[in-house]
Amino acid sequence: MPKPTQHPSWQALARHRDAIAETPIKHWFEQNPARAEQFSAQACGIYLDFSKHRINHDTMTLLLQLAREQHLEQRVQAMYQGEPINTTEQRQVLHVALRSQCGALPDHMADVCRVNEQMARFVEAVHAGHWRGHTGERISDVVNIGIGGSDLGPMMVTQALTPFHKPGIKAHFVSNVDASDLCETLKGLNPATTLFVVASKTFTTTETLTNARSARDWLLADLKHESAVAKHFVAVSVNVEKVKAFGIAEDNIFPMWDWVGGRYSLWSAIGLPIALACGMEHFNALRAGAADMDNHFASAPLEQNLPVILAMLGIWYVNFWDAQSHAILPYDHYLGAFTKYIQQLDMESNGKNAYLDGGYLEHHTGPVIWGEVGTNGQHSFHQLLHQGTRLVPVDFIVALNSHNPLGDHHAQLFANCLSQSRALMLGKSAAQAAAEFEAMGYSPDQAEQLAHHKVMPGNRPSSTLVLEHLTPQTLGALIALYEHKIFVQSVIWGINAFDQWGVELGKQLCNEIHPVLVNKNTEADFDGSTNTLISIYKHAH
Ligand SMILES: O=P(O)(O)OC[C@H]1O[C@](O)(CO)[C@@H](O)[C@@H]1O
Repeated sequence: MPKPTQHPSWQALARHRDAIAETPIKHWFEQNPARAEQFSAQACGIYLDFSKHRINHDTMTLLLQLAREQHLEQRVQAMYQGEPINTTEQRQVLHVALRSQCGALPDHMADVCRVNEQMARFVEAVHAGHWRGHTGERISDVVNIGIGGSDLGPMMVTQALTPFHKPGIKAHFVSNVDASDLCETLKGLNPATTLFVVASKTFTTTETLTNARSARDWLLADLKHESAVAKHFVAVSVNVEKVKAFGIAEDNIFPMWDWVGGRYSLWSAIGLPIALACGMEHFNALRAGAADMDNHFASAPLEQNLPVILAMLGIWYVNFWDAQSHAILPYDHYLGAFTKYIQQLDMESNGKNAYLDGGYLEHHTGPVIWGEVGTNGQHSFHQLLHQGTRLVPVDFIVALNSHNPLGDHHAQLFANCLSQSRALMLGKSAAQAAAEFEAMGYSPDQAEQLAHHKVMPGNRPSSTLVLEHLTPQTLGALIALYEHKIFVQSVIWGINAFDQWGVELGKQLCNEIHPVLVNKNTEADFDGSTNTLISIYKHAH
């Protein structure tokens, strides 16, 4: 695969950036009354306004030329056709297949439908009270034990779909190996009515297995009989043998496959807590929304292709404007965990420094993803967005309609969202700032001196994504939009978005340090800092 920096479009983009560097976005709005219309696109219940960016038509033409020169369309086909594009693990990347209609899947993927049916039967049995706990009581609480992709996806979606929750059943999520996570979650839960879902693709993740063992101890301390485990523990994993060795009955295992990346797995049985909380119909609607976006991504021209547009705008800022981070700001309380979810999706996928074909990169890749729900972020870190020294492109996400149409709240929320993107773009000039100080009673001299404290440079770019309504369908489309955006960027950068070797060394070192910590007689033989910290820990225990 060619390096992106070798393409004519890359060089042209660098020159183009210099040519437009001094043109503020607001100037383009003044020049072109149709700008908002020309720099917007919509699909799958999502309207994308990307007019408040440092772009003109030439920018988009060059960015899409770069996408073509990097063979984006062929790479998308390769993913959809099941080529092993995760080359460092020799794996296919087929999360899109999990959203397909059963009839559309090839015979060798019949397992996908079987597991869907297994999930549907199980969810129905729990909801109808046919599946009961060891003492015959109905299940009232589901505790998902998993981490990373086996936690963030189902946790984020379950929270986002709160208005669709079924009465009588509550989902909880435990991920951290810090016992406080499990202990605080179990406080107030009744073992007789609690169901644990142990979610781990590999079933080797220490945090998850440690939490699952402690959860089993908690259950058995109350229910006394080993046989209770079969009524209170189910698992989702590729590794059926390891699940059985843990003591979970084969009938209680929901299989998944190595061609689903952990952070792309909420569409598989990893989504079981979503289905238990909201019902299978809503989980299916979520998948249908994602399938809509899959179709859009595969078929829409690049000029109107939402994932491609978002991806190429990201490339523009990372590689041509030196942006180091990207803020995702959902103006929707139910999307409180969305940024955290995208953080793993993006940073674990594109936080890479090696070309697919070998060798180290000559350009930057994934930005730091961060953010918070609006309007809370406005009273926290937006100061830096407006006046800080770093460029931070922003995605604003907002729904047209609220699930809680209370008084004037939604209009205020929407107005705040629009005001932020407008303030970022417009900024405040020195003359405006001085006039404000004068209006506060300062002399013209004082006002002029103070003015620069109020000056906001403006010209700070943002996209606004408007959902008709936050429903399972639009949420599915929104998640798939980001999945594909991240994939597109990986193609442009020439990296593998589907491995995560960078997390392995820490795990290996933990396996070396942990035994030394817990064994009084073993001397630490690491670096000086680690040895000292170990000895401090040992003194305390
Ligand atoms: O589902 P598993 O195998 O427990 O892995 C959990 C998470 O750990 C990671 O491998 C990173 O350590 C993620 O990619 C994954 O989502």
